[in-house]
Amino acid sequence: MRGAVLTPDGVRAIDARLERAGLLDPAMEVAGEAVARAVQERWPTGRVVLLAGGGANGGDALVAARHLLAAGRSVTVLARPSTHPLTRLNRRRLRAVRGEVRPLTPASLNRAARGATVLVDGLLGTGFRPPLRDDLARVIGALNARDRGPDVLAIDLPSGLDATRADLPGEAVRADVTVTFIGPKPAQLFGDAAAHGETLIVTPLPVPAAWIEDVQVAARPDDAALGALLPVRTASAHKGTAGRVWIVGGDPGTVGAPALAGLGALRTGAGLVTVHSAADVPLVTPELMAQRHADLRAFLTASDVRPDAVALGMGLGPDAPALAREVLRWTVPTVLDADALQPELCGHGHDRCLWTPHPGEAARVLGVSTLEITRDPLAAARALQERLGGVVVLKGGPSVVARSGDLSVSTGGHPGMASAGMGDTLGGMLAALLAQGLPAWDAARVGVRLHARAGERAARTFGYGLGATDVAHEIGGAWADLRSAGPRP
Ligand SMILES: NC(=O)C1=CN([C@@H]2O[C@H](COP(=O)(O)OP(=O)(O)OC[C@H]3O[C@@H](n4cnc5c(N)ncnc54)[C@H](OP(=O)(O)O)[C@@H]3O)[C@@H](O)[C@H]2O)[C@@H](O)CC1
Ligand SMILES: Nc1ncnc2c1ncn2[C@@H]1O[C@H](COP(=O)(O)OP(=O)(O)O)[C@@H](O)[C@H]1O
Repeated sequence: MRGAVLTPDGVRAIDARLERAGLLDPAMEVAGEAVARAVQERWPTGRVVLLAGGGANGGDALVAARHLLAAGRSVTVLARPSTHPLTRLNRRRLRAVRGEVRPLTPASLNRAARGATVLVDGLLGTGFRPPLRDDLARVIGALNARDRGPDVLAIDLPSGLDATRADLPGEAVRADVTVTFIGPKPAQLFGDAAAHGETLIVTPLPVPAAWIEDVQVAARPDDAALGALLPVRTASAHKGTAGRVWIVGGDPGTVGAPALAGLGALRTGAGLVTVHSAADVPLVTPELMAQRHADLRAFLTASDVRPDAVALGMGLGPDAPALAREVLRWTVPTVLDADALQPELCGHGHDRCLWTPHPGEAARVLGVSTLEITRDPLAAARALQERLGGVVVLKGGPSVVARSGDLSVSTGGHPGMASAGMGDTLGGMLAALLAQGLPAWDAARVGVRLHARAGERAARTFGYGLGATDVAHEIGGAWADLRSAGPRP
């Protein structure tokens, strides 16, 4: 997947500029042609049924039908009435090449679908506003009711999804493939909505890049751009210059968490990693240094040694906010995770803080339900950053990175990563990148992708039984993957 993340408002703003430039018609032509191409590539034989709604999404379907007819394909077009001028124009163009257009009803859909190879859903795109009207809900219900019917290709967005939301507003088309334009919409990245379109093809339209940058809600940097951010170690480096990381975490019962963070930091290139804990941390990784403190807070208060970066909160227990306040006074680059993600720390951070909540922790910080976080992760990440300052990573599949006025989405990873300790490892990795001199924004974006890439690699061996240590052992390979995607340092 490539491209910026767009909302319907962004699409409308681009459409308005295209319209003023007289370029909306060519853009619809490119969009429809891309749909026809996707049909030809994936379903090269058999009859194609195209469903056209009244808006521009329907216009794209009519253009696609014309291109498929020209390629010699057998097509059936079922359409709803339209007042959209370009859609009406493309209906006339289709008729001019002998393309027949019949009215769309649940009954006509059922008849047409019999024996067809693929159904193209051009009913509703980014112009849809829930709730879905009953007449269309019946059509979408009929489309979804097929047990062993034709595959479904959705144009831009499966009909019935609200492009801005990760949850389902009601009945929505379940698509096998979606051809979306310019960039994915939030509904195609997150939650149940994203699961409604299995394969996503992002198709560029002839639109100036600056127009897209003006309206994108979030960026999605590719591996080449992220790989270029990775730190480079000089030949004369020694462990004291490669980044000294402190992990402050662990309480009786949760001592694995800081050990995993330490492993993540080591594998991400930190030269010296020390775990400071109130409990005995198992030295599963002998390269780690572990210091147990009878009074951890007194140690942190009295210490005049400063590491290059700190990761604090993993399994740390109820004292985490008080301990975090001590460390935040040092103003060294600090990752705040797990037990340190508390509302009482709002206002105590600084610009070099990197906060890493999962949706449950995010809900706790913002005082809302987890559902409110997962329904709109982009808005949630923005709200968390405003509350906490610095840089926020809202973790998930995908994760969102936020700094003041800026959002970045990191896709990839593997569902097997939904297992305990995965976030602890990430926290250590981020601290290692901070300790090697990366600004928090860069450390977050490249660190999250590195972690996801390591998860993808580990999944090849371990599938869904992924453990956090399996992922940590793939960090080196993931590093090489990202590095080779970008320009040579
Ligand atoms: N720049 C780009 O990316 C480009 C994008 N392009 C394409 O444009 C698409 C956006 O087109 P759009 O703005 O015309 O809206 P669209 O999705 O067709 O929906 C409007 C239709 O939905 C209907 N409708 C609405 N709410 C409803 C409800 N609750 N329940 C039922 N019906 C409801 C509404 O009906 P009405 O209310 O008018 O009766 C109207 O018929 C975009 O997704 C992409 O495919 C390309 O062509 C070119 C460049
Ligand atoms: N389905 C998924 N796809 C991709 N990444 C995932 C998925 N589920 C979890 N992850 C990643 O795994 C990590 C889980 O973090 P977290 O919930 O804090 O784990 P823990 O608290 O057990 O350490 C996050 O970085 C998240 O992005």
